[in-house]
Amino acid sequence: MLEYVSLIALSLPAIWIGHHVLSYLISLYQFQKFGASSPVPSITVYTPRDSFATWLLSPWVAPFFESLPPRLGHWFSFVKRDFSWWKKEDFPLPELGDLYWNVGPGGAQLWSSSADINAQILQRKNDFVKNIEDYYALNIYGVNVVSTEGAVWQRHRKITGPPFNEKNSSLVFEETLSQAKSMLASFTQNLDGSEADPGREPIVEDLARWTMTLTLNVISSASLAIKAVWPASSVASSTSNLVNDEERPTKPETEDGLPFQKSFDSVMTNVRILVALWSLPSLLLDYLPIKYFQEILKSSDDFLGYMHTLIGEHKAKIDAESDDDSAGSADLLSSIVRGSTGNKSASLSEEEMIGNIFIFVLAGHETTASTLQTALILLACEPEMQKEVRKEIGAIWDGKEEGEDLRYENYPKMRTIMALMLETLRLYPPVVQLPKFTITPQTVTHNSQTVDIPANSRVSIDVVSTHRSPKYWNQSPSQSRHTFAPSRWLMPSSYVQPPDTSNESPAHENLLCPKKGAFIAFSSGFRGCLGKKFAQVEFCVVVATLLRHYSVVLVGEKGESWEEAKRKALGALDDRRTGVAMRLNGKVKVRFVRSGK
Ligand code: HEM
Repeated sequence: MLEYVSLIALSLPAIWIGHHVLSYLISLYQFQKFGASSPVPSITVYTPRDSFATWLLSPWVAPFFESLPPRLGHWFSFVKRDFSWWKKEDFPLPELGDLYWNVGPGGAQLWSSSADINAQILQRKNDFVKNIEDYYALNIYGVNVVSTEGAVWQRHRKITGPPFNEKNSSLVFEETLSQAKSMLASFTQNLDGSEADPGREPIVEDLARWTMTLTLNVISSASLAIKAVWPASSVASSTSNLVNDEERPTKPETEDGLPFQKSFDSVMTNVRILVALWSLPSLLLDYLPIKYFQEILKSSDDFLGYMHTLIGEHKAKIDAESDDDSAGSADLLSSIVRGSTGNKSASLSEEEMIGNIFIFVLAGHETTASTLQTALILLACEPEMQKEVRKEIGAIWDGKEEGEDLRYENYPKMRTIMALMLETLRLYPPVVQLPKFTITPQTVTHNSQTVDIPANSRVSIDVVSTHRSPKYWNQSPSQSRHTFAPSRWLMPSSYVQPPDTSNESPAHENLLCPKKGAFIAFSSGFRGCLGKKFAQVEFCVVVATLLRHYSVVLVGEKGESWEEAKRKALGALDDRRTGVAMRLNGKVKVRFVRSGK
């Protein structure tokens, strides 16, 4: 009897392993065969599709595989995290072309860097959907416009889309102006608050931290009508001179909680930890022994409490609005609350409102901050380009009366700054992949051939390779696809938008309109970025404010030549990894130096 029991005990693991090995091999064979039968090329990979372990460990494991002979280890370059970024110079376009299958155990994944295919995928919203399971973690505070599909998404988009209007853009302009002025002051003042002598301005060691602070503060006021105070009067010491907690805005207040701004900052800074904690069973969370995690959870509870209070206040204000006030305040939450009064089945619940505000902040602040940081470093590396930007800013100010400040009406004049933003986004997109999914079998047409896509396939748009494709971006030898050339976007006044192209900033005249699907930093079509103009206005105001009287310059190590400092800065720009958005791993030190010094 005992012998039988031990035999069964020994054979169970063997059966389990055998079953998995067999399923792996069958699936690998099936999808390899599928890849070979498709009219587009394929690459075989050997890790299971959607493997979290591969995603997590690949940055460390990849060097081992990539050191093996090409036929043995090359495939790993196609599964490592942010792979298209790492091989952006010449891969995978020359090897596989602009449409190919990545096949392996667990499924097939179609990768596109063809503008035509991208445009087809982005227009056919019912055929190429979001795989909702991938977005579950974003529902911490409530389902939202990013994490939903179909009719639910339509309801969310109908209410969350209209608040991003001209009135909100004007509010973004004003709020950014105020934040950017404080930011500049902190970049150019001594510790005692006096203006630094020209050429002796403090070193900005951590530009990312400050651009993140700015975008978080702007989104706090433009989406919630809560004004945040700039936290440092001088970056000469980023810690000693922070505004203390009593001076920080605390409205709305709740008993014994963190001030709003602190809980808001904590939630956004620790969002990845929160997402991980949120997936644990709630019983475990209640008894989590580590104080650090408990504090993060506490600030999350406080944030939620404030949001409910805020929505209550907004509702009361809107109820009290007369018909004449119907335009009301321009912050996003006011518009969402206003859009949710009336027909219950077409409106958002309080939980969904909070879910959407959270997602606006999440989707909007790191993407914009990383773009600003990258553009400022690029300008520091390219003084001639900086001169062009400053010329434009000077021309805007030349047309102003004494005492007049920048106004939203000046935004269309910021054409060179917009070209700078679009070119930065082309070469350094914060979102490197647009993932879609097929629920039923689909087809796309590529080079006059029909490509069958089975149900349950992942279909991914490779933003990096599309933005560097020689088909769309080799305009001239000085504007080759890998060259940072904002001038490629500045077209003559005779320019007419060609058919089948997209206008990336209708507020600015005569900007290049790329072929549809060739520039997708903000995605496009039905699920295109809701905050595109929000981010564009914000970017322009920050650059116009920082560079009016100052130039941004690189700060090298002692004895280092400028060329060496530039080479290092460009190297640092290349070294990035996906957080919420793609961001730099390291730091580049800069300084804002008074003009002419
Ligand atoms: C430079 C800054 C930004 C970039 C590059 C960017 C990029 C993108 C991209 C690529 C998508 C599509 C993602 C996908 O389909 O997987 C997207 C969607 C979205 N973005 Fe942005 N974004 C930026 C700023 C913002 C801002 C400031 C906000 C809000 C204040 C925002 C809110 C959203 C929302 C709500 C969606 C989802 C739309 C939907 O699914 O219907 N974004 N963004």
